[in-house]
Parts: sequence; structure tokens; C-alpha cells
Amino acid sequence: EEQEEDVLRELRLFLRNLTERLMLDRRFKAFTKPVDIEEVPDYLIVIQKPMDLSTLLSNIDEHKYVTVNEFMSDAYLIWQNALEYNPDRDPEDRHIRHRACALKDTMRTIIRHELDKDFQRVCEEIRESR
Ligand SMILES: CC(=O)c1nc(NC(=O)[C@H]2CNCCN2)sc1-c1cc(O)cc(O)c1
Repeated sequence: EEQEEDVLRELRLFLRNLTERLMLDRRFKAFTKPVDIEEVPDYLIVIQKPMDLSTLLSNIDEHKYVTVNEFMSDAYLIWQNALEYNPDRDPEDRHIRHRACALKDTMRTIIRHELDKDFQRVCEEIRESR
């Protein structure tokens, strides 16, 4: 009903604000747009489910996420994909892995500090009722 739509609108506002703050952080530039297959032709051979911050933003606007956990499972793909595509001791691999971990940790910290636990529970109850 109307109250449920108000809750989901507030969730989308929070997730949009979080995602936009991450997109502004220079450390996460490599994660802001889908990997360019022209530049990185073997990427789709290695990575089954590509994800990036701009795709998260589109998903939010398409009302894909009813809970924070659903958003986080897509957001974690950015981190997991970077670790999978960059597994070596190569300094460039290490650099991108370090940034991917910083992205994951920053996202989790912002959610822990800024999203009310009761609000998250209300979203989960809406998900279970649908
Ligand atoms: C996002 C990601 O996982 C990514 N990984 C890379 N790894 C490498 O280039 C490693 C691979 N091992 C050998 C040494 N080079 S480049 C890169 C990337 C960075 C961007 O700024 C845009 C973009 O579309 C993709």
C-alpha cells in the first residue's frame, strides 16, 4: 500500500546517494562504468556477471531492489569480479584488488553507520510479503 511505497522510495534515495558518493571517489574510477569489451576483450570470458556503479544506479531507478541485501549482492559482484579478473602478484592486479576491497569496505561501513536497522527490517518484511 502507500506506506510501503514510501518506504521503498526512501530505500532508493539512500541507495542512490550511497552509489553516487562512491562514483565521486577517484579510487573507484575503474568501477564506475561497465568494463569496455573493446579495451578488455577477454573480460566476458572470465567474468559471467559483470557489474559496475552506473548499472547499480540504473537498477535502483528500475526499482530492482526492495532490500539492502539485494542491492549488496549486486554490489559485491564488482568486488568479486575484480578479484577474479585480477588474481596475480602483478602490481596492477594488486592495485585494482586493493581498490575493490576499499569499495566493499566503504560500502559496508556507510550502510552500517547510516541505515537504521529497523528500516532494513521493514524492507525485508515488504520483500517477504510479496
Ligand atoms: C575493472 C577491472 O577489473 C579492471 N581490471 C584490470 N586489470 C588489468 O588491467 C590487469 C590484468 N592483469 C594483468 C595486468 N593488468 S583493468 C580494469 C579496468 C580499469 C578501468 O579503468 C576500466 C575498465 O573498464 C577496466
